Amino acid sequence: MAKMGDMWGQLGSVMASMMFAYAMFKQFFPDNLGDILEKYGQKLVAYVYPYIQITFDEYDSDFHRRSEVYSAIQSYLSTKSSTRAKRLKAHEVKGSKALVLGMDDNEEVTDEFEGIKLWWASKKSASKKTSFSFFPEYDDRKMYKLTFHRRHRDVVMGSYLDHVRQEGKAIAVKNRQRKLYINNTGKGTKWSHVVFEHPATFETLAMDPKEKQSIINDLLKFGKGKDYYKKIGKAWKRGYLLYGPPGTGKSTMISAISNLMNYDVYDLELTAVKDNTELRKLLIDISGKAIIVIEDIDCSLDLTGQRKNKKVEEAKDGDEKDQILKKKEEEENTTSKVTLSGLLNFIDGIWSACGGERLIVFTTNYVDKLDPALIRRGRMDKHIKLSYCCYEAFKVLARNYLDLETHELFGTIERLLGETDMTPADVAENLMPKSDVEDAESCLKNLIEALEAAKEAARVKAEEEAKQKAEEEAKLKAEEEGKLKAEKEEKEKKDESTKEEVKCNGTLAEKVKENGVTPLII
Ligand SMILES: Nc1ncnc2c1ncn2[C@@H]1O[C@H](COP(=O)(O)OP(=O)(O)OP(=O)(O)O)[C@@H](O)[C@H]1O
Ligand SMILES: [Mg+2]
Repeated sequence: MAKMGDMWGQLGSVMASMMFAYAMFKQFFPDNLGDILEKYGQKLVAYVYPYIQITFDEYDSDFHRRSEVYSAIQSYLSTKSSTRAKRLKAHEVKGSKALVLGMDDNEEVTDEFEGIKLWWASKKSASKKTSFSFFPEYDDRKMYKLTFHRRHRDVVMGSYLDHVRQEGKAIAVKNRQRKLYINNTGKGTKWSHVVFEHPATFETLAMDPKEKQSIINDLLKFGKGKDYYKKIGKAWKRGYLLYGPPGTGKSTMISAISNLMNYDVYDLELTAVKDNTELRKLLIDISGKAIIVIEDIDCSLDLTGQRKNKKVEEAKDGDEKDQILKKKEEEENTTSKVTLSGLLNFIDGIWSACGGERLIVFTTNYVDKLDPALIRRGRMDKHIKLSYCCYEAFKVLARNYLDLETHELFGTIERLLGETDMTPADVAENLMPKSDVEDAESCLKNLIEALEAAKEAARVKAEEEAKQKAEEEAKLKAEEEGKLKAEKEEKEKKDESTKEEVKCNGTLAEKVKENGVTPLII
């Protein structure tokens, strides 16, 4: 094909020379000979050369930046060339975790799409520098050339080029280094980032296997859901609420999601966001293929504003009111003014649809504390409870930490896990060998000891609680009885004094009868 291309290139040069000669000596030829030559020349070339060529330059000369299409083709061809091209070139691409292999200059690879054959060639031409320029395209022009038969024009224009672009982008995303973004107070509305390399995966995550698989399926379906979300008219995003006691794997699951989906993580610290406007600005800066995380959502958002106002209204005394208002003002100057409605807009508002393919994850230890509006389905689509370590979860940890699939002590551990609550974090800690001499069995024994201690501690705590409850009940009963007794005594006293009064009134009446005078009562 390369040779064939050269041959046709030479024919083109001959045609161009003929046109040039004609331009020079045009006064010696009939007037319309130029048009005739051009018309028939093109027809001849088209007749004998049935191929179409498209060139993709490395730099967009209009925008003076690397062309996105060129980068996508480079990634697309990296997979083809590494298996098909003979001369390869390795180069480092910014943000990519590995070296990218591409075909060397003037190398060619063949591609097939829907049964048609296409040829890609990488070209480099050093053009003469006529003026000073910062942009490399003027000195060293690199490009990809795509050649295909003209009868495939519709397929190439209709779907092949789009396929190359999409595939290329997907390959680049797969190879890129993922990042963890954080927003900090000093930076105002800006995100700063570090490379994200957390080893947690769903494989190492200890939880009920059925539930784990259902989460994986849900995520994979979401990742492939672009057309589906478009069809149902919903922004391509999904909310996950992870809740459960500390150390049950909420943060670990976020890393596992990022590793599964190849998404960047945006760890949003709400308390560092000044107000709703700043929150919106941060949202706009979030790219697609991202997980937006708000950890401990119950602590992040200060929804106590209404309560504070209530306190002000309730305060009777003027000084007290002033003090509360002053404290409130001080707090407002230092803390975030993001409101619940601001946050709801962040998740659901019109701006939240910009970018697409985003997961929003909230974590909390206290799901009951959250405003129902914040976590209703449709907003937080999937609620995942991460709980104490069950036997299935333990087996995952034993495999991860001790390379054990089974052991005679597993039975005891299963029984103990059924009887007492221990977080996966604590189980994991006990399974971790503390020295080089500690083997798997002694780690399991450590866990059994810890489980028995936890069971005993839970029993003592339950006993203490029961004792305390009984004491409180007895106290309440005694108070109740005391109250009843006091009431009874009060009543008896009252009855006594009524009797006295009646007696006294009777004596007076007798006296009036006797003397015929009305006594003076003081
Ligand atoms: N389900 C789990 N599977 C595997 N490891 C776990 C799991 N849960 C906890 N761990 C281990 O315990 C450590 C702490 O877990 P993690 O930070 O994920 O807990 P958390 O639920 O986010 O806690 P918190 O509510 O305090 O933020 C992790 O580094 C991990 O090693
Ligand atoms: Mg956590």
